[in-house]
Amino acid sequence: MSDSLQPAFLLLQDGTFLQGKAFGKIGTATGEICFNTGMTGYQEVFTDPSYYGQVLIMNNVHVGNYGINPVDQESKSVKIRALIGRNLEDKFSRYKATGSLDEYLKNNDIVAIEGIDTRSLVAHIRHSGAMNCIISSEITDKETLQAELDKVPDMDGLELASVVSTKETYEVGEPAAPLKIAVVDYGVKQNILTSLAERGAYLKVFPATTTAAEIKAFNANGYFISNGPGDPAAMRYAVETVKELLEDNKPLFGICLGHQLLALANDIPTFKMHHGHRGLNHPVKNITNNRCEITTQNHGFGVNPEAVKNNSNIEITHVNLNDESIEGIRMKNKPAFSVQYHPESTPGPHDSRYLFDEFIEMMR
Ligand SMILES: NC(=O)CC[C@H](N)C(=O)O
Repeated sequence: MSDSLQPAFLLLQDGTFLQGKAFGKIGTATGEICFNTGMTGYQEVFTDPSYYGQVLIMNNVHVGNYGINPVDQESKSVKIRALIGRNLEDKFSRYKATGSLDEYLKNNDIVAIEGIDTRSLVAHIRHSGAMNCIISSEITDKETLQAELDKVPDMDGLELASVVSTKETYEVGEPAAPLKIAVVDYGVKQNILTSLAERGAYLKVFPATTTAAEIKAFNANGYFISNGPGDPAAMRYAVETVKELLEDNKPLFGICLGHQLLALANDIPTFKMHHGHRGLNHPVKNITNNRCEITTQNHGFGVNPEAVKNNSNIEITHVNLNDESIEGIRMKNKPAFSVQYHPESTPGPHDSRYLFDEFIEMMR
């Protein structure tokens, strides 16, 4: 808990109005509310570009206890819009830590609220579904908060990938590495790049709106389609890019948003989920070998299961054991595959890292 006495308010689109205490930056923030069930890895979650535009509830009661360090980042800045917690801690203890959660949020301009009964709030979202919300430690009356909240666009239909994508092309790894991969960056996580580079690949990372022709000019051994924020159905430009890359018949691997884009490129529609999957304890069954993996997830959209089942060109490789949603697909006539979850997951679990090995093997 912080020593702050300043109140902060949280208003949801359905009228739910809660008071807590201010943490992080004093100010106002809006976005779609979502929750993450992970017990650890908060800094990786806050910096995951796929969270751009979202207000995050951490289910774990204590967040901040092990502080912040310059290493545990999925990108260079915090991407969540705001943070909701039960106990957000500014006192920390860890040999690697260089600073507190409170100063980290302040430095990154992130408004947070603590002292919220996150168990009942998460139960409410699970029941009522994802919706927009506003947090403020400066506006105190409900009418003004409501007026600000009414201006917030729905996540459904929002294109956000081009906002977080790199503006310039850059390279990762050793130019002399045996394999070259072209990465299309829709908000790529650092640990995906690391997972590919440490397996002996030289990566060129392209901005989201790069044309397929420019990407092909790198003459890569394979294509990687990244994770990212927003609604995949609002990304016609990216679906076209994936379609054109598939024409090369080179190995292609997609993660999360990349999975949704591979589905869309095969005329499989995506849909907005009731409240999404976010955490590091989601069970997935690999139906090609009958093994269960515990996976990290962060998505609010999914691919239409009926359309996947009716597509004669697509094979289902992974299913979610909680709700039977589609977690992995591969094309029958091309070396292209994708998963809805995050095999690179840090701090873990590491059950699904084999997918990077399979992609490397395919390219060899
Ligand atoms: N992690 C991701 O790539 C998320 C994909 C997409 N924005 C979703 O919410 O479903």
